[in-house]
Amino acid sequence: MNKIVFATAQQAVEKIAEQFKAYSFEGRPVHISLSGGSTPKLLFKTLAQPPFNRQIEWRNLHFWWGDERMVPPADPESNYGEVQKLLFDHIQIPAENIHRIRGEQPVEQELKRFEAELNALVPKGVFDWIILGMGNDGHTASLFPQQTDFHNPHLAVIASHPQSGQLRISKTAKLLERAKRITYLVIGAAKAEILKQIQDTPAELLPYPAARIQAKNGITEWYLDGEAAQFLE
Ligand SMILES: O=C1O[C@H](COP(=O)(O)O)[C@@H](O)[C@H](O)[C@H]1O
Repeated sequence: MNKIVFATAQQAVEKIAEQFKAYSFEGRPVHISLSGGSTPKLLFKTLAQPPFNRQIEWRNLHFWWGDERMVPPADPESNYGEVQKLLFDHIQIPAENIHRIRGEQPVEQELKRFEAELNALVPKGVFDWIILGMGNDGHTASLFPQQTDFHNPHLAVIASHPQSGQLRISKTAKLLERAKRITYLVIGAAKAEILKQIQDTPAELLPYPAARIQAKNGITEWYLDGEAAQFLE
């Protein structure tokens, strides 16, 4: 496991924020995929404040999501809605740089539209950077244990949350794995046990999409805080 352990979650997200800044000065459109759920909220708050809000060249960064819940942006469950509230409402970023999955639309129709947008704008489907989270059950994006087809050749897929049945759209494992760089940001003691399993067991023997999805031609790294990493060597 290629991991970096930070003393605090704040230090982990500041490292990511520094890298947003570096990418934003590459003088080209940089395609970044964000994760949803609770973990990245601290990152979005940090990016929205000085010094990052003013130092980053936002016009060069294009934002996408690994997955979205099929709810309107104002719904507290919306992955895009959280970033809008915590980050986009506080910075100057062109609207055309925000490539959200439209959770308020009919799911089949939105899947096709999202795939078409990916095809049109992301060269060869290769993202510069994909930031992922990991759920307590080892899911990542909306790719859940026991229901993920790791060989699905499409760019995106309709998923259903195993407990609630909530519909979602997720990037597929194949699309995620094309990225130049994947960073799993995992924070907190609730994820510590599963991280230990991921460290100790070959990925193909585990049911967890977060263990198995890795950049095929790029870097995969794990940014952890001390609590998440407490059982790791
Ligand atoms: O449902 C989701 O869960 C994962 C992990 O979320 P967290 O709340 O444990 O941080 C997240 O990465 C994914 O984007 C989200 O839709």
